[in-house]
Amino acid sequence: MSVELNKKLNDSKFTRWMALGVVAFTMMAAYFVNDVMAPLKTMLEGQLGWGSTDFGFYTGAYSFLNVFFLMLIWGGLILDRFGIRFTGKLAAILMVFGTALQYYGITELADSNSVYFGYKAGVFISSVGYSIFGVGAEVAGITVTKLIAKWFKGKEMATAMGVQVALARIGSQAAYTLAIPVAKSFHLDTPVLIGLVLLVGGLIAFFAFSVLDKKLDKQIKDDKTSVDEEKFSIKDVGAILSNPGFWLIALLCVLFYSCVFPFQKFATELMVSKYGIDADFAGSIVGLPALGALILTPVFGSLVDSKGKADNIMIIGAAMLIFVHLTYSIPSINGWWVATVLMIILGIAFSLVPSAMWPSVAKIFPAHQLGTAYALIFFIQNIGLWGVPNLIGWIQKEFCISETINGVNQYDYTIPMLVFTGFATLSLVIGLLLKVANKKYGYGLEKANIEKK
Ligand SMILES: C[C@H](NC(=O)[C@@H](N)CCCCN)C(=O)O
Repeated sequence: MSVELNKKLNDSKFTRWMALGVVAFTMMAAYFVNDVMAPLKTMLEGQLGWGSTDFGFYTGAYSFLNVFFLMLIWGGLILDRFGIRFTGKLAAILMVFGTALQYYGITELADSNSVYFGYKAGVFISSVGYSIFGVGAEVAGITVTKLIAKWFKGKEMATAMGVQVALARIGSQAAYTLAIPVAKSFHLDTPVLIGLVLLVGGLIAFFAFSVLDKKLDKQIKDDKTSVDEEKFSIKDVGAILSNPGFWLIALLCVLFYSCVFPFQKFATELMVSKYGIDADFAGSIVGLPALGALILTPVFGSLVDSKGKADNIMIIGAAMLIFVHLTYSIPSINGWWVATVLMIILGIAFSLVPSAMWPSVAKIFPAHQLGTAYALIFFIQNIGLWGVPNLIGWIQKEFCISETINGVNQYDYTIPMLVFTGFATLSLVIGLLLKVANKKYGYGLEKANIEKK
């Protein structure tokens, strides 16, 4: 009887998964907007005169405010201080505002001749918008990760994180698949407009989730058996930073993701220029990892929940990435099917590492430090998401222009792919060190998540 009385919203399987579905929609819209401009790189160069450095600057802008104005750190502190609902709403509003500004940059300012800080007005304002969007998207990301840790504690936590990431990847896949055909059928800016509409839907979805979350908080408060969660204090930042597990996860995260997200942003062009894949179809190939992750991330997540072995899974994922990027770098291997198979392998790696890495953070840190821990890890990851596209854009401009057709540069991707291979190799080394640290400090990364009844 008392068990029934203490039943909370998240004890019902249906309700906790429904709550996850609602916030997952917000993240799906965020991932759509995040990736929707990437397949348009060549069209942006042809129609708006955006060169590779402009594109690299714009792509890196996603992380600019997060890195240089420490927005992610503030976001994490706000999350641990003011909670999931406030932070999530704030993040969703920032995403809508940033995307609206980005849209303005590629519509109203498309033909402007003004130059700000050495960049065309359209490039600069779109980048400012994308930067604001990036703050919202990253803060939404840590908020959702923390809310899953809260709603799924002692339950299917890694599966839930996997499902959320998988659903978000539908947004990425849709962006990569639809951007070029939609831009060709309508207008170059239409894909961004679609993203803006989706984000407004995502904002409404987060408000709906907040109603459920408020109810859950009340139940937790009323439940005499639930243990009061320790409040976050600024001293926790020191505790997080002095934990070797934090640095290893953060380094693995920045290195691994630096060879996935920034690579994908340039990959549509790689598919067309090196592998001769039709431009209308190239985005769908680049979206394959997202599609694969849709199925595989929850599968690997439930494996981590039931069997553990997160440490080994991260190592295998990193090793696969070395193979993929090294093969992409070899000039004589240029069959379209090789490019496709490699993208599928990248998709498997891209499912293995996140499904093991994100739940591992929840094992290393207590609940009240989680928001800040995720924020600090995302912060370090964002240094890569800012620096790597800028680096690749610069390398392309300086060393990789192979020819110019109708004023549009063609790029050779050998050096950029070797750079990505280097990052992947370092991520493997860090994965191995994490395994050693796991043994030494007893994080329990090899253990299953689901509590045995
Ligand atoms: C959960 C994880 N998210 C991130 O790493 C974000 N910091 C960056 C998201 C960028 C999306 N293109 C993930 O997506 O695996």
